[in-house]
Amino acid sequence: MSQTEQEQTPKLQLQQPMQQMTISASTQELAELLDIHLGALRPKEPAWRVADSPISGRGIFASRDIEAGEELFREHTLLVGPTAHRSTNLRTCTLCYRLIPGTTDPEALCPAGCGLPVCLACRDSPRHELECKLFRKWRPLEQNRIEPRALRILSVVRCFFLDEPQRKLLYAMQANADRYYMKEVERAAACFEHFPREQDMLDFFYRTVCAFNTNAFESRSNVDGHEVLVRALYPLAGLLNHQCTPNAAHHFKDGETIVVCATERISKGAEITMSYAKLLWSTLARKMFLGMTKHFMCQCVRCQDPTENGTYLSALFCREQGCRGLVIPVQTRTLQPDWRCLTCENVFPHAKMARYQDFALNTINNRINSCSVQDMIHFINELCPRFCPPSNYVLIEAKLNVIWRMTRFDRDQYTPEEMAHMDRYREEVLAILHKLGAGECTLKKLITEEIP
Ligand SMILES: C[S@@+](CC[C@H](N)C(=O)[O-])C[C@H]1O[C@@H](n2cnc3c(N)ncnc32)[C@H](O)[C@@H]1O
Repeated sequence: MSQTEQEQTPKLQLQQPMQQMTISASTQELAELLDIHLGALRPKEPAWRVADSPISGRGIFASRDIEAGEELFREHTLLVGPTAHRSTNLRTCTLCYRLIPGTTDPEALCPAGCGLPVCLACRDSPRHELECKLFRKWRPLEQNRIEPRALRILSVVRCFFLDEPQRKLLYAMQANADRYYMKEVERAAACFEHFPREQDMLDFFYRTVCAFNTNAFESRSNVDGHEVLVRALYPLAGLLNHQCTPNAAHHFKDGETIVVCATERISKGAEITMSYAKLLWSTLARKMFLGMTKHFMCQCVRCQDPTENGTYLSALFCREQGCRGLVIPVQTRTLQPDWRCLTCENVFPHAKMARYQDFALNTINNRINSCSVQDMIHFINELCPRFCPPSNYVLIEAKLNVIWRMTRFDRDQYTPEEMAHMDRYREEVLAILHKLGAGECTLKKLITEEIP
């Protein structure tokens, strides 16, 4: 956001800037609301039940033994809307997510003046009529350009159109409070002449933004060849607590359905968990992400093993003269651990190692964003080994990037040697997933192309 935008964003007052918002339903009531929400998708005899969790708050538990790969549930969204990231194409219909024909924003915007992009087929739908009426009442300031800040609040505004049990369900979801989340409401407010400013309305918006930030999934899907990114609340899937090596994983069937499957055998009574972070991130990267976005410090078994099951995803090279040993963090419960070389046993302060890690991350990410697949393979094989151990998570991410690009686009253009490199990267990633005990996880399915 530019400085002028910041200056223009009005400060809205918060009534309750607390740590965690009050949850208005007991665990039993939550379970009943979830049954209503699942409707026809609720299995006759679910393999799971909702109960209080020793990890945190409420969770989902196996009500019988579950086999690896078994589908646990599928669920439609409670609330969904465009992420409106600037990197996405905003000329996407807010209802069907199809790309709207034309090349300019005015061609995509609803002619009634609500400021929402909507396709010809959805313009007269009852759903758009409701949203259109509300947005027009608030008077969008921008008439000729799609305003991402107004578009992003749409998923939150849709909470107005929930029925009573759905609203109760929304209020039964955990919502971590964070003053920063109010910014989203403030930014949206700056886009309208008459954005509501009554306290109860602002609190309602704020709570919903908090519920989104605590529970929402970002789902990328393909609608008629057009890549769409939405953020969506799935109240049942949102109840899954986090473990860094979880026993369940999710994928999306379309922009509005999530499917959750067991990645390993789960015994009756065990808690079903998923990972909120990327499986192949190092412990420190996961800890930072979970702390910043979900407000907790994970204490799972993987987080307590500095070698991460012998995968050495965090490892960097020792910079001591004559030593090229692997250096890994010593302590596991802090974001600023000491690091020790496994060969010369020298100990290094975190600040120094963090600089090395940042250097590797920036160097490799710059290449990912600017290089052809061929150059990337050369970079990974010839240059990276000079400054980054092959097990480091950033290098593993680079190998995954090559796998995605080579399997998704124009396979025919690659030589047998390039294909052999890709196969080797794939084997490396599969070996790491195996060491981590990740089972039949989504990443494994994706790189072995079980999910097209
Ligand atoms: C999507 S919710 C999970 C469901 C939540 N337990 C509930 O009762 O609604 C995410 C929140 O659950 C808590 N949580 C999930 N996994 C956790 C873990 N491994 N350790 C500590 N807290 C966790 C954190 O407060 C996090 O912000």
